[in-house]
Order: sequence, then C-alpha cells, then structure tokens
Amino acid sequence: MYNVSIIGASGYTGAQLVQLVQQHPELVLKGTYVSSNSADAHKSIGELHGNLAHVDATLLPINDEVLETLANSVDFIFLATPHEASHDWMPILTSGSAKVLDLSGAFRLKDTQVFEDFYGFPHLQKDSLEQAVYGLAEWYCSDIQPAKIIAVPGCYPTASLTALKPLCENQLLDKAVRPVINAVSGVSGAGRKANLTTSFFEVSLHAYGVLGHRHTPEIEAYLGTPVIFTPHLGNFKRGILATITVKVKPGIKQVQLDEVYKAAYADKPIVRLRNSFPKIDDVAHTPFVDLHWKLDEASGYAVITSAIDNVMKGAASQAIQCVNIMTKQPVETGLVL
Ligand SMILES: NC(=O)C1=CN([C@@H]2O[C@H](COP(=O)(O)OP(=O)(O)OC[C@H]3O[C@@H](n4cnc5c(N)ncnc54)[C@H](OP(=O)(O)O)[C@@H]3O)[C@@H](O)[C@H]2O)C=CC1
Ligand SMILES: CC(=O)N[C@@H](CCC(=O)OP(=O)(O)O)C(=O)O
Repeated sequence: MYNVSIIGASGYTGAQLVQLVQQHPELVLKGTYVSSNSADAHKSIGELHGNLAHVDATLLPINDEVLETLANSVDFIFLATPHEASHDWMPILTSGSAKVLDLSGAFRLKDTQVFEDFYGFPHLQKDSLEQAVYGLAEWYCSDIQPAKIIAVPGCYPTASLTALKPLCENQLLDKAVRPVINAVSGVSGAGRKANLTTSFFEVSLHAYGVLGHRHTPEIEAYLGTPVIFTPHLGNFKRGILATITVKVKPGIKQVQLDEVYKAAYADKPIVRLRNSFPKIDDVAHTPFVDLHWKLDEASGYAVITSAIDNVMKGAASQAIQCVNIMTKQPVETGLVL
C-alpha cells in the first residue's frame, strides 16, 4: 500500500483525486490540504463536495512545517494547486523520499523564457524543472516510471497530443501545414473559484486565449511541430472536445491512418478508438480518451476528434495513471472498474 496526500484538495481536480484515491486498491489517503488562510480550512471535504460526504477527510491548512513533514512521511504528494504554489513548494516537497505529481503547469515547459512569457512569472526552480517528467501516460511511460517529479499535462494538451502524436511520430503530416486544433471545454476547466466569466448567467460558447493560450507552447513542445490552437469555453460542466484538422503527406490513405492509431494504442486501455465521432457524454466522469478520425484522400485533409473529461484524464486520473506506472501496476488500476 502507498500513502498519499493531496494539496489543493478542495478544488475540482483535488476533490476528484480524493475520490480516485479512495477507490484505488493500493492507495491510502493520509492528508488533504488547502492554503494557509483558506476559508475552507478545517471543513470536511464532504461539506464542499457532496459526492464525497462519506469520506472522512478534513481540509487542513498547509504551512512550511507541514510541507517539510510531508516530504518524508508519504509516498506520493499530489499538488492540485495554482502554478505559483507548485513552483514555490517543489524543492521542499522533493527534499525527502516522497514523489510529487504536480497538476499545475509549473513544470511542463523546459524553456524558462517561454514559461515566463506565458505564465507571467520567472521560473526559479531550475533543479526541479530538470528533474520533472511530462506525465502523458501513454507516451512517456519509461520516463515516468523512475521519476521523482511528474508534471501532469494540461487538459487541452492531453486531448490534442493523444490525437496528434500517432500521426507526427509516424511522419504522416505535411510539415507545411500546421495542425489546427479547435477545442471546447466545460467550465470546470477554469477551477472552482467564483468568477464572472464562468458564472451560470454569463457562460455561453466563445473562443478565448486566441493565438496566445499557454497550452500552445506545451502542445508544440511535446509534438515537435507548431500548431494553431483555439480553446473555447462551453456552457457545460465537464469535458473537452477537440476537433483537429491536419494535412497529411500526398498519397496517404485512410487505411494508413487507421493502422497508425491502432498500433499506437494497441495496448493502451485508456485510449478508445471509436467507430464514430465521440461525444463528451461518452467520456464525462471517466478516465478515457476517445478518438475518431476521417481522411479526405483527394485533398489530404483529415479531421480527428478527441474527447476527454478535463478533470479526469485532463488532470486527476492521468495523475493516478502515472502513480500506477511508478508503482508498476496496470495503468488502469483503480480507474477502470
Ligand atoms: N480544472 C481542470 O480541468 C484542470 C486544472 N489543472 C490545474 O490543476 C490545478 C488545480 O486546478 P483546479 O482544481 O481546477 O483549481 P481550483 O481553483 O478548483 O482549486 C485550487 C485548489 O488550490 C487551493 N489553493 C488556492 N490558492 C492556493 C495557494 N496560494 N496555495 C495553496 N493552495 C491554494 C485551493 O484552496 P484554497 O484557495 O481554499 O486554499 C483549492 O484547493 C491548477 O494548477 C490548474 O491549472 C490542470 C488540468 C485541468
Ligand atoms: C476552461 C478553462 O479555463 N480551462 C483552463 C485550462 C485548465 C488546465 O488544463 O489547466 P492548466 O494548464 O492550467 O493546468 C484554461 O484555459 O486556463
């Protein structure tokens, strides 16, 4: 059995982690934490998230002493915290035997200048950044297994990279034409804190972060090619549907695309290759990525759609997949019942 603690447990991804840890056969929940002056300190998790009313977990305020103790008292620490908090706390949390899975974007980009440009603050944790491994579970398994720090991918990059990497890795894309990713996310992607943009009355369907979202450099870094990425906010709670247009090299046939997807995900139970274009409802509350694609052989343009639950595969269940890899258990342990 492995002991785990969750920092940022009152938020959407943190609460999802609480649920996943509770249902995991090999994980024991040792502590749930919020920020030092959180309005939710000392509440039970069930007071905030009714679906966890049966869980005996109190949200405790974090401080330097607790951070230091955690570094040596549990096997895994999940950081479901803002980028800045993850950035600041990583050295202390990794000073002992614990391994850390960070759901924020603080350790995903290796280029510190790009990081500063997109995140708005300088990266000062060079050693931790060097150690961090990108936790896209289906693609970086051998790096994830021995890692001390996992940078769990962002939600849009997870949907986008899962769809695009089989084509890129097999050199099927026409390099002259950038993949165009249009993705719609539910409001839980913006976190739990009250916000006018995500309030029930305001939310509709609109593009945001156009030609400047921080997930563009993340997708490009792990795909190895530039993309056009446009996120949209939709009026639903959870899930992401990414519709991706690519141009493949001349002469490529639909059957070749079918083969590369089948080969890439043959032994990957979390990725489901569908016979029709997936819906968000197919994956909401699940750890799956659903993919479907279609090529117009005459023009060479293909459309791929990728559906995930942003809180699950886009954050919490992907972190659990990484723990399963690190502890040499089947990747779907505790996730697919
Ligand atoms: N929502 C999603 O779909 C995804 C989110 N992420 C990333 O995961 C992280 C968590 O996201 P999400 O769960 O949505 O966020 P929420 O806003 O829902 O929750 C954030 C959590 O962190 C705590 N917190 C806030 N400020 C601080 C601070 N300064 N120090 C310590 N704890 C703090 C909050 O509690 P309190 O303020 O009471 O202390 C809360 O528990 C973020 O980095 C986000 O970018 C990644 C992929 C997907
Ligand atoms: C709908 C919405 O607002 N989504 C978030 C992405 C959530 C996510 O993946 O977060 P990190 O990369 O920050 O970890 C956004 O666009 O900022």
